[in-house]
Amino acid sequence: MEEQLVVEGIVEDIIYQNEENGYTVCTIEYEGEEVSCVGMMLGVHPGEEVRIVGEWTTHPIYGRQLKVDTFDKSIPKTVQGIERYLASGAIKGIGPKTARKIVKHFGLDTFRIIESEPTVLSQIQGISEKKAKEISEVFRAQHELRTAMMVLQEFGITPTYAIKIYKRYKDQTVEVIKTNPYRLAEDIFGIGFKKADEIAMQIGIARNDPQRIKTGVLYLLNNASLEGHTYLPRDLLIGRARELLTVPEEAIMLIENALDELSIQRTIIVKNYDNRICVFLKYLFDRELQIARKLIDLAALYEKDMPFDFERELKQTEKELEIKLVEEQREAVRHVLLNGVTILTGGPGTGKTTTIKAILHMLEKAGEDVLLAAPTGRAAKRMSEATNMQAQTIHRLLEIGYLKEDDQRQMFNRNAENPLEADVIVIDEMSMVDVNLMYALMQAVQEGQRVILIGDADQLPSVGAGNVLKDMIRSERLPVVRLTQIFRQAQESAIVMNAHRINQGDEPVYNEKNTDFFFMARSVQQQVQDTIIELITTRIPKFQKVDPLKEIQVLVPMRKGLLGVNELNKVLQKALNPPALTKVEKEYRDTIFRIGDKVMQIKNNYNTPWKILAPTGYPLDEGIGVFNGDCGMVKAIDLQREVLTVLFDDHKTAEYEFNQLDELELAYAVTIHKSQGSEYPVVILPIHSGPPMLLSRNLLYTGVTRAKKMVVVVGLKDTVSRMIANNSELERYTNLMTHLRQLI
Ligand SMILES: Nc1ncnc2c1ncn2[C@@H]1O[C@H](COP(=O)(O)OP(=O)(O)OP(=O)(O)O)[C@@H](O)[C@H]1O
Repeated sequence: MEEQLVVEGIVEDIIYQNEENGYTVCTIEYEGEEVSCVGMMLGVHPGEEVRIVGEWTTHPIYGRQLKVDTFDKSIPKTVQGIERYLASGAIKGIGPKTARKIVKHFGLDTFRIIESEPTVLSQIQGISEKKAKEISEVFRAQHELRTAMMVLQEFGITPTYAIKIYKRYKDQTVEVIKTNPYRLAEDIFGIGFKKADEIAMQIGIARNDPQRIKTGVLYLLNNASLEGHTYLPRDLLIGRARELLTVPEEAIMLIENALDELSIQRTIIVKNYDNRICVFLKYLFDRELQIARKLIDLAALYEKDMPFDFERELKQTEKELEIKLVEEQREAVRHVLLNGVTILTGGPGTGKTTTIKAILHMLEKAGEDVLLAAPTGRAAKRMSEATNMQAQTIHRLLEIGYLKEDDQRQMFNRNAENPLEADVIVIDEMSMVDVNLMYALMQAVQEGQRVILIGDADQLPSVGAGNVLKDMIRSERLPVVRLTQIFRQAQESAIVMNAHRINQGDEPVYNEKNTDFFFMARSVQQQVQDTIIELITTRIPKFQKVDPLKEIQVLVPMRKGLLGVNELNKVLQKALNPPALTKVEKEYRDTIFRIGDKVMQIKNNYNTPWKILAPTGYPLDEGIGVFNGDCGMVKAIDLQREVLTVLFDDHKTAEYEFNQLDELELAYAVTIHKSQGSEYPVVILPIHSGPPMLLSRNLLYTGVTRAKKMVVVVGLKDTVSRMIANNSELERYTNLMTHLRQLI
């Protein structure tokens, strides 16, 4: 990389500008030469003086270019510059001819006249008073943009974020930044409390400013929700707030006051349950409460009788499906048919799918309309395959609507006013459903509809806030049917048997003849890495005839270290998709995205448009929304348009602007957390060392149960044993169970 340099010049020509993200290719006049500049330069116009900080790069076709890191600009100061600026089309309604007339008339005073005396401007022939006003408004808007970008850059905000911020607040930008920069942390994805706090400190907001303390507390509660909690115990929250806000012990009152104020404003709810003072964000408190209420109503107000002679219908169904249900499965079927809500739970191979198939068969015969859904696309696909019926994601079921930029609130077209139309709603993989999704689902169902919730409560809980499935089961207030028998076919699978062993606290059995569960002892981390690469590139594909990219998945307990997701992705990328002349690359932060890379979407983006294209390129289907956990492959990278295209596993194609690449990650290795709800033919699990708290039984259990054909554990047996022994899940502070118990 060459050294950073500063270039000052006058913009000559705009060759390309993407109005959405500000990506610009332009030429400037610099020391008598014409220089091409490329980068984020929202709102530059010919004639403006720019000061660019950047570096020289060489483009294979266009030659030497100045890559812009930051820039600032001032409006032109010479008569020629002013005329060039106006003539460039920067202001709608002024073309080269009018520009000449205006500048001839007002000279260096032109901009002042346009901005503050539009009536004078209308003296020019051909400019009506109305038009003069319009011109003035456009000019002022541009002035605002310019000022906003300058102010943002002054506070060390990179152009990419500056554009996001400007697009969010428009003409309010400077005011927001200067009065309450903490709003950035709430409103802009990628800006946290710490960055906002830095800006606040620069502006001179005091450390003990009540607004600062309140925002800090809300930020912590928000962050806690990202860790899965729906509340924090008051003492824990105060401790975290002191640390974040560097409030000394004796000033703890400041935090207590902030809690009181937020509570009076009803932004937070403070409750005392069993001598624990719990602090909730109000919306999360309400959502858990509403879920509890609806579940209880669905269960209590269901009045339909068994639609047919149960024994006769069941016999008939068994005949038609060629199965014989065991007693606990028959009980499960009977229970579902008699109740408004049923939670059906059990480990792998305990016959959940078989039972649900029998239920669906009987319900269909009774003429009931059924809707099937699961939290992820992959889980929905598996459900479709298993039942031969259409299943969709819960988001799609609830008809997710269009959201404004950066607005993270979920808005569903199916809701209390427009509920789902069906007699029965079946949701699979309930362990992954968080409070927000469950709330949305519960809004869209009504009393009288039958709800069947299926899941394995021993899987890791949802990534988002809440512990919905476990809380529902533990409350002992809702009808739960547990399947426990492991069937013969399933017993032949060492994956299934070992999963159950792990779940009960026993050691897995490794490497028996014809097994599908292997252990490879490697004591040094580097050896683990090398072994994984050898397994994935040669040994497993040869042995199992699987596609290394699509059918083998490395699942990792942690993000950091030699065996963390980040590092493993780098080495696996090198092994599976090395650089080549034909493969375009884009470096973003410390990741290189290359054509052919396996990637994963890591946040829900309800607005990203997608298309499903026929091989001819003709669009077969289109929609919006790509979701956390969706996997695919980089299909194209367009360096000129600054766009990367991903083809997802479910055949959707979506485009990412380069400044949106923080939503994507390489996915040769993914965390076990992110793999929930997915299944892969072959799973490789590096289990070596790490913080004991993270290495837990249900993490190992979830990892193992993702595999269909083969599991290979590489690393230390001791660590595997320690994980199995560590049954103390990280505590999740959630309240659905308490609500359920208090309501009945
Ligand atoms: N009543 C039964 N009699 C004989 N075999 C059964 C019965 N019920 C289920 N099985 C068999 O047991 C195996 C596991 O069943 P199923 O796929 O329904 O379980 P599951 O709980 O859905 O498993 P997973 O969670 O792993 O998908 C299957 O091969 C299935 O055919």
